[in-house]
Amino acid sequence: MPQDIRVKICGLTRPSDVSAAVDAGASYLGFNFFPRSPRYLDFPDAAVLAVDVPDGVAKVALTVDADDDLLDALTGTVPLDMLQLHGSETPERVLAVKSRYGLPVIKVVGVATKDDLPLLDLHARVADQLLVDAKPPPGADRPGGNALAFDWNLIAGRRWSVPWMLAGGLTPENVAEGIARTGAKQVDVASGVESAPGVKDAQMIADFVSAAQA
Ligand SMILES: O=C(O)c1ccccc1N[C@@H]1O[C@H](COP(=O)(O)O)[C@@H](O)[C@H]1O
Repeated sequence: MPQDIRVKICGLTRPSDVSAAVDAGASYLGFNFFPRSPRYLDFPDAAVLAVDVPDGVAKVALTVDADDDLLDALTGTVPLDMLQLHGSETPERVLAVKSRYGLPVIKVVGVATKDDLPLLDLHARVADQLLVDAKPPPGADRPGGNALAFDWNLIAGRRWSVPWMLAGGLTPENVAEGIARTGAKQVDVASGVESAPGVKDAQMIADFVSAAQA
């Protein structure tokens, strides 16, 4: 029987990506506003993509240490349901963003060792959701989207008071194991459903969602 696992497909750049993710059964679609990402979208292009998203599928904007000017322009141009903060935003900044924009916030925490776990507990007090990703390797050009998994044993059996997503190096081949090992009820993927950096593959998206929910 299919499991009730919610999937976020992140870094969509074309209308065909939106259709593929929606048709596959994704619950969240991520639009990436980090300029150094191969998945970067400008605001007008994102606004065009967002209008094709049906009700019930959440449109999530991924930003990295964005200031109010950027978030003002983003939220004024693109219809959004959630903000994903993927930088070094503090709990105070998370609260300020929630209050200024009135949108639920997903706060990302990068994990490499057990020393990274207390930050998850801290953000669980303020964020609406957590996203547990691999910490980027030293010298990485971006804080996520690196197709890198972390040691899932670090969070096996851990629970937080808010919903959370597992991310980092997930693929159609390993997502079921990631869910089984961590107990995640939600998963997030960017690179693992692409044929080249920034180019989503409809079959891989369908395979990923099926494998997550199998
Ligand atoms: O995808 C990116 O390019 C990116 C850039 C900057 C911050 C976050 C980014 N992606 C997020 O990271 C997760 C994991 O990526 P991957 O599946 O390991 O490639 C992705 O789902 C996005 O939420």
